[in-house]
Amino acid sequence: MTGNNAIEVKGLTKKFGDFTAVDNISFNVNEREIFGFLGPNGAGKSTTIRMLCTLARPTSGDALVNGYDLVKEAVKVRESIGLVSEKMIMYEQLTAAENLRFFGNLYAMPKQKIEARIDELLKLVNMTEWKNTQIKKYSTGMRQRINVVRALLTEPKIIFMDEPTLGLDPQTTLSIRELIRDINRNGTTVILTTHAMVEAEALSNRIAIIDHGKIIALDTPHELKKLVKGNDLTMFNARISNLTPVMIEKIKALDCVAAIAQPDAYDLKISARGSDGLDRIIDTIRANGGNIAAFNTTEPTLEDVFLSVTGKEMRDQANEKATARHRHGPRAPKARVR
Ligand SMILES: Nc1ncnc2c1ncn2[C@@H]1O[C@H](COP(=O)(O)OP(=O)(O)OP(=O)(O)O)[C@@H](O)[C@H]1O
Repeated sequence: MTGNNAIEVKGLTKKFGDFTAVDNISFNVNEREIFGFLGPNGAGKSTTIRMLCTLARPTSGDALVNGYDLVKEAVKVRESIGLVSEKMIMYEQLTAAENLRFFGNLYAMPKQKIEARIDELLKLVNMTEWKNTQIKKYSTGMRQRINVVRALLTEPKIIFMDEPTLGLDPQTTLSIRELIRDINRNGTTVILTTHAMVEAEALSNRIAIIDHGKIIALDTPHELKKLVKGNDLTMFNARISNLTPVMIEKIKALDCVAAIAQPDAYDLKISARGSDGLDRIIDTIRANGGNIAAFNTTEPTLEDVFLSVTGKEMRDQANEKATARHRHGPRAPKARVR
């Protein structure tokens, strides 16, 4: 390995007993890029990030982070990175400044540096006037912004973010995404895990799609989508005002149909092979009494890419997970052992 990249990973593997959570993955992250890890629940994203942050020891494989060996120079790795984990680490009774000061002291930063950095970071997230307000009085979005900038205190060259918008409302999600872009524009390399395809696509220069502990595709969003096109698949959106489960079954049964998803009550997303796919699908809908309100071809999404490379959908598993998190409150910490 050369050490010219922000991160270089070679054959990284993590086993828990007989179970392989991360399976011999290799990839590089360029300096100053936003690198997304996209995959369903349990794919191995968090375990990968935890290894790269030295929170979990690899079973085998090597990695250089900021040029430091993950295992032999773990302290140096730790000093050169920031981590925004799923767990919110903030003291409710303390103000933003007091929280940040506390962490600055933990990192043994010089006092003056801490104060300057607190002002800079609060400015970055437009929260200067909240500096001396207790965290317990903050909205969820404000807490998350402070949680994110906490990881930037030491001016790390790389910041890891594990599902940074999980459980946040849409408006807060957008503001955190904008913050991630700002952080990156300021020169920080960002490694991000998400199960939200829209998020991966909106933010990442490159995306590694991970499933069952393996990287199954890695490229820019644009190039990843070509994987679907290369498979002779055409994507259709169909809006059927009287859509029934029977119609869906009939369409699914067509041999030209590679995949079908129902994003809501009246809409279908269908990917089909061959030049007569469109005609056959329309004929089938009509033959089953369907009223077609709209029908158009679409560009493939990352969901389609996932479907194309794994043969299964990612969305259902991802939704299940988001719902479960909401039920148990946002950002519930996961029990983990090293
Ligand atoms: N400490 C652990 N002990 C045993 N198994 C674990 C441990 N940590 C993770 N796993 C298992 O490893 C697999 C990968 O988990 P990981 O958390 O990395 O996935 P993920 O892609 O981040 O998904 P999620 O967002 O749900 O955490 C899962 O099957 C998980 O149950």
